Amino acid sequence: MMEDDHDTQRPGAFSSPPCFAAAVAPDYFDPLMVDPEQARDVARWRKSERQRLRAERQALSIAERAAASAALSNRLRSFIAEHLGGAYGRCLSAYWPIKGEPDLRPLLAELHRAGVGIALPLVEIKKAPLVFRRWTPETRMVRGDWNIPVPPPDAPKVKPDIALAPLVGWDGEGYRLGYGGGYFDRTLAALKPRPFTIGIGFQSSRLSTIFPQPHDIALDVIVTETGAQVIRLAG
Ligand SMILES: Nc1nc2c(c(=O)[nH]1)N(C=O)[C@@H](CNc1ccc(C(=O)N[C@@H](CCC(=O)O)C(=O)O)cc1)CN2
Ligand SMILES: Nc1ncnc2c1ncn2[C@@H]1O[C@H](COP(=O)(O)OP(=O)(O)OP(=O)(O)O)[C@@H](O)[C@H]1O
Repeated sequence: MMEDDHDTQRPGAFSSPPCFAAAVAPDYFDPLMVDPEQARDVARWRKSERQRLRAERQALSIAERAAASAALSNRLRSFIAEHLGGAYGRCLSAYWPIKGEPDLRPLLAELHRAGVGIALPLVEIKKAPLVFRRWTPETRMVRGDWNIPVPPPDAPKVKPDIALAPLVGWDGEGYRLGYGGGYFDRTLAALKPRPFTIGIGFQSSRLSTIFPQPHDIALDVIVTETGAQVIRLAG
């Protein structure tokens, strides 16, 4: 009756179901596989670049940051007017500035008055895609994950047609370095249809490459205080 137990004692027998690793063709190549050692090197490099770029950004004076934010807002206003028809009647997701990010809030209020729907991102579930909730200049903000001010839970959930992505770093291919949570990539991978994505950052945070990994999604355009670049417009 307990014969199977005895069988597992035999050399070469399995005490649990065998895996099928040996059944995979030895010449099978998975294009999404990365060399784990290389992935670790890239993660380590990104961590130190994030620190360097964030320290550089914090070192800007209040006046320098305000001037760059105002110039960036002008560039973004022009880009939206020229390439996105002003975005009237559409939903644009933005961000509430933290840690020295460019402050676009006056422009967001202006776009809202002009008839653009404005939304802000929230981390409602860790390691999941971001959620977006409607914002107006009257919205009373509450503290969200990471202490980021967010719209309250009764603000309607929306799906952005256009998404602003704050950049810690960026490269000439339109790839983005954020704070390292992977939230934006997860969000863009989940949103169908994918919104038109605009990276927002300072010109000085440009890197020659961020060593894009399979999960990294390139943005459609990068707007800095010196203008729009890496533009990828559909059609
Ligand atoms: N102003 C602003 N709001 C934003 C974003 C942003 O970049 N800027 N985000 C854009 O996506 C989302 C928040 N992103 C977050 C990214 C990382 C972590 C975080 O916990 N980071 C850990 C390190 C994680 C790691 O290294 O694995 C930490 O710094 O302790 C939290 C929120 C939504 N709101
Ligand atoms: N689509 C995805 N699905 C699951 N995990 C993901 C996805 N995208 C990214 N990640 C995870 O998030 C981790 C951090 O990614 P990455 O270094 O690109 O962060 P980031 O873009 O700088 O962060 P953030 O978008 O939050 O500002 C990756 O190592 C990966 O494991």
